[in-house]
Amino acid sequence: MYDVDPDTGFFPSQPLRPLSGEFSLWEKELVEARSVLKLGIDRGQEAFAKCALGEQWRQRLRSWPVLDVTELGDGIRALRRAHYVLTCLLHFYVHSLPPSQRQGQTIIPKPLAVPLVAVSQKLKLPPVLTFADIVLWNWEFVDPEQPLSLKNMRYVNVFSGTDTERNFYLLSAAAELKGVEMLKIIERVVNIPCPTTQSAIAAIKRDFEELVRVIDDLTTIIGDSSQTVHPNTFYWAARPWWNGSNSAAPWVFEGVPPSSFDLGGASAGQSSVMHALDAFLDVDHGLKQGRQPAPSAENRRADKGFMEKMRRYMPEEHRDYLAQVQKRHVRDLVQRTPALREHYNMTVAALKKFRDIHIRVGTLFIISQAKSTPPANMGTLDISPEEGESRSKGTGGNPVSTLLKAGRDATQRTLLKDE
Ligand code: HEM
Repeated sequence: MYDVDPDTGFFPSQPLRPLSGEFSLWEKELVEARSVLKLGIDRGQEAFAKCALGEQWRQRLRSWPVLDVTELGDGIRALRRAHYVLTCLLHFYVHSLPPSQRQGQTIIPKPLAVPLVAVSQKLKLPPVLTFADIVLWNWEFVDPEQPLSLKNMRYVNVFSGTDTERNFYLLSAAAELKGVEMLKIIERVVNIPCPTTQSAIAAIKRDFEELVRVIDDLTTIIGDSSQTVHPNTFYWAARPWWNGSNSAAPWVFEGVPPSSFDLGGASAGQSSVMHALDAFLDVDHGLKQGRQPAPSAENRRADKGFMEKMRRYMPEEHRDYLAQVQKRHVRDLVQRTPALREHYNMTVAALKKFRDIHIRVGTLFIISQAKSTPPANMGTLDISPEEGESRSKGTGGNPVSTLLKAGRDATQRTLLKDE
């Protein structure tokens, strides 16, 4: 019902199969895109050498037939595969365009725009690359006979072709797989019968202790990120591919009635694992609860709707899962059961520590890199001042540190105080 697998969590238990028949055109062109397209702002030698092939690829795409997605049927796996393939094609198309072809607006050609919007509407997802596309649906087994694990998965679509991008997906996958243990704990706690009996309290305490260990592991995963993900390559060569529409050259979907789509782009902020923790512990990112200490002026300036917005980029079933966890009101239960308070607070403190480390990672990978020189093999980048400005911001244009600190402080405010 919520599409959460007991062994693979928010990952599908099997990779999504490539589309066949007339839709294999999209699959074939996606494979081709990986070998001929470079970022449009890239002025390095390799980009220069591929320039003509890239232009031919984009011209071909403009002349594709507009395929009718009703032929895909209503099966969720085929629709998700279509979303994955089409959003990868979309980001390849948009971000490989030379800046001179993106002035004022960015036209998404009809053969891409029409089926992508139709598939997205069926899935209730935005027509843009999401975390689900790049992390949950973008892998294949190394050995299909073995179960899903970090060692037994291979990421397929790597826009920049760099190990840094591949390793970022693996890092996110490590957090998702850790999430499987977390989901089991959450299920046990929210479904425990008569939670205020002595034996139930003892069981919930054990579960909180286990959850602290899981969150600490998530903290280690993210804290070690710079061992495999190179900050400079991440910032200049990988991250630009995930960007959504921006105000300097907003996306216009040709052949689609105008609509206000969510077009923020992909972010690990769309990982349902972290949102499940927030929902379970009842972190109030929206500042709706009047908790103490009162939010700082900087907290108030942050986008209070950010986390809510990120949910719109998740598969519908995962959104529904989060909503039902939230309705179990575990924080209220702890408030009524003082014996659980210390263990609950330990868990909140572990999540706050995760966000402290995440701020450090965001600073190293985004804020510091915004002032850095791009990798030498990309030459002198062709970036307008407006674009340069938006590149040092988070998904959706928020200043990264304000946003991440607001999340950390909202977590701190979740701690239950002595009455
Ligand atoms: C190199 C590694 C990472 C970097 C540089 C990074 C950076 C960022 C940035 C800049 C944001 C602000 C919003 C945005 O721009 O999308 C963000 C938000 C977020 N990221 Fe990460 N991130 C990384 C890895 C991860 C991983 C592995 C996870 C999941 C475990 C994660 C979970 C989140 C969440 C949940 C948010 C929303 C804000 C919050 O909860 O505090 N990030 N991240």
